[in-house]
Amino acid sequence: MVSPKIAVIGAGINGVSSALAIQEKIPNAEVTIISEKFSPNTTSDVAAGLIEPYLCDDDVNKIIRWTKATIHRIQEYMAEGNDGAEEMSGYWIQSVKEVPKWLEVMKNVNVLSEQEMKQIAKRPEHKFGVFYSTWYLEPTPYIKWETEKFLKNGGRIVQRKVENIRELDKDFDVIVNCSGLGSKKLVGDNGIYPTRGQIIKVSCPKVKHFFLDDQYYALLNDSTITLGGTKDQHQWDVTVNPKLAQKIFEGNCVNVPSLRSARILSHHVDLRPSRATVRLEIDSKLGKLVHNYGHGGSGITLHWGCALECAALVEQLVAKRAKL
Ligand SMILES: Cc1cc2nc3c(=O)[nH]c(=O)nc-3n(C[C@H](O)[C@H](O)[C@H](O)COP(=O)(O)OP(=O)(O)OC[C@H]3O[C@@H](n4cnc5c(N)ncnc54)[C@H](O)[C@@H]3O)c2cc1C
Ligand SMILES: CC(C)CC(=O)C(=O)O
Repeated sequence: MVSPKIAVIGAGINGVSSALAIQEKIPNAEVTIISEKFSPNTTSDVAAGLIEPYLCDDDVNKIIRWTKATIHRIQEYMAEGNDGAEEMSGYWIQSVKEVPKWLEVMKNVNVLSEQEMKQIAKRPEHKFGVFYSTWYLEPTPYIKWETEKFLKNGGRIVQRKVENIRELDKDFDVIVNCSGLGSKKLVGDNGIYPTRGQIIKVSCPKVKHFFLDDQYYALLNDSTITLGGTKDQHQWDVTVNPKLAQKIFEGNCVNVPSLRSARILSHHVDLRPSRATVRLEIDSKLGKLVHNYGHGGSGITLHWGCALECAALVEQLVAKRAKL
């Protein structure tokens, strides 16, 4: 049977993961990743890698399904002894009492008692909190690991910006769009917009727990801590704002006083590809096109669940074409 030719646009975590999942689902497929930028220069590389739904208002049952698949994937990745992924525990402190349904995917979940809140709260608005364990997945080493597997499977990589999806029609049987915020222009999706996020990477080995409240976060990675966070919708400016950096640092020091002794390593800004829902579907108008973009602040968290479902949609299209 003739091998189906699949193009995947985008080389962030969703593009590379979808390409790999397609190879694993359709072993005789010839998969090519076509992207303007590659890791470590994608939005995915800026992510702190916390596994937790954030700035993503999709159906919570879908979010839970996708997150569970990602957690299982991370455990496989960790079992190989790879760096950049580990369980981490910490505090989720909020100003309103609300226990999100997605907490069911976390481990060691403990809603803090009034007594415990008195010890943990650092601000008057810290009214409610949960202690739990989750995972982190540092995107850059993970994308490298996935890319190596993709190439070993015979995958191809092309560096270029796709101006019009139709350019790919003649050379590919199925096209997968994982262009993130690029979808605004590439497929004319006015439902996708940037949510600007600024972070600081610091070194502070004595901090052993994450701490997240309504405004700030301190998230662990192998050897750094990522301090956030801003979430400015429809802001396209990716230059580091020093005043904001100071606010992020000071705000996190109030929550985690030990951070006062942190060594600042670097500052970063990037734009979350935000949308009312993740667009994971076969494009009804363009037939041979599958979309997998718009993951907001949760692209690392949702990636493998979305990649598996994207591959299943591609398999549907390949099967349909084989019958023609
Ligand atoms: C500061 C910050 C912190 C974050 N922290 C977390 C976190 O802790 N946990 C979490 O789950 N998520 C986090 N996120 C969100 C996460 O980073 C994104 O949801 C995720 O990276 C989206 O991945 P993607 O592959 O869809 O898009 P991207 O990483 O943006 O990749 C898009 C790719 O498409 C390519 N492309 C675009 N247009 C074209 C075109 N026309 N032609 C060719 N190629 C094109 C780009 O070059 C790029 O390779 C964070 C985001 C930010 C900004
Ligand atoms: C998980 C969050 C605390 C971080 C994040 O996802 C973001 O800043 O987009």
